[in-house]
Amino acid sequence: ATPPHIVILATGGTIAGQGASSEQTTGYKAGVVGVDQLIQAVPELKHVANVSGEQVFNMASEDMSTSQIAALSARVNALLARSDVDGVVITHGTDTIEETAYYLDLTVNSEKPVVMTASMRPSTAISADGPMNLLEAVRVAANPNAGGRGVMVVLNDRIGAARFVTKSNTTALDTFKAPEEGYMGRIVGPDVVFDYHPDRLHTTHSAFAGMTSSKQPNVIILSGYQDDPGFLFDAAIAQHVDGIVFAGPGAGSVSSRSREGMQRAIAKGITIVRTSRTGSGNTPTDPQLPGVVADSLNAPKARILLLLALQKTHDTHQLQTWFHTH
Ligand SMILES: NC(=O)CC[C@H](N)C(=O)O
Repeated sequence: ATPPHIVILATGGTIAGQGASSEQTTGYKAGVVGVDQLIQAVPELKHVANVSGEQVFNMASEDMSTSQIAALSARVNALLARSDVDGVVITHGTDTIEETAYYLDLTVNSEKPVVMTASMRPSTAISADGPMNLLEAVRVAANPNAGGRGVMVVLNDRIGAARFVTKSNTTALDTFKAPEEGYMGRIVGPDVVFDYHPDRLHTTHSAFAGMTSSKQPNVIILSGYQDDPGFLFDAAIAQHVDGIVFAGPGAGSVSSRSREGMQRAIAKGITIVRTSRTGSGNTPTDPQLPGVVADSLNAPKARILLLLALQKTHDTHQLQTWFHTH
């Protein structure tokens, strides 16, 4: 059989990072090394798939914009629509990979595998994790059972679901975790082992599959804490934002000052989504609090869903349904 054709889309991050010495694992420059060099560093890829590379961006992911991830989504959809492409692997910075991964999970209109990967150590470091992560990501994308599982995030021998996985540690290699849901599978030597499918609407079943957006809504994130000031809501109103994701303490509680701020924002037609700053668990609805709840999405992922959803509706019932199903 002919090996699967996997396209590697490179966007930057530490996997393409360069330090001054092999010992430098912080303060290096992300998004330097080009896609051809990334592929050349892993000759083993040839044993797994027929790979081709494309440089989409070469940047640190904290600078990634919504228009850039929308363009990435359009590129992935165009590639996967081709009969000669079997899957896509995307290299990305770890800092916001969970946001891009979830955006793609919601907008890719294909059952073919989309696997994102990254690294925690720059390409120049001792025991750089990028080459193995790239090989394992391609192993997953080339696996015949990898389709229809939504966008996957592969690092450190684990396969995480875009919907659930989050960066949990600033510097550790095993930083990607899903505290409640765990991993959907793992890589054991040459073998890709899948355990389950995420039970959330994604890719071809998502309400946003194939969505192309010319104008992105402006959705910001505010956080709750002791003495949080209500004036941040007024700043958001003055900037004409479309939506505010509020990461409250505990189960998404809201101080009296922020509650009043929320009411002022809602009166101006701004959509409020409440989530929790705790890092895991659902944010329950509360008849005494305004806004839609984010289900178990963290604030950055809730922002991604909200900016897609607001392009279709401002109806809070519909928005709430999407937050509970995607
Ligand atoms: N480990 C990383 O990839 C972080 C590098 C950089 N801050 C980024 O997200 O692109």
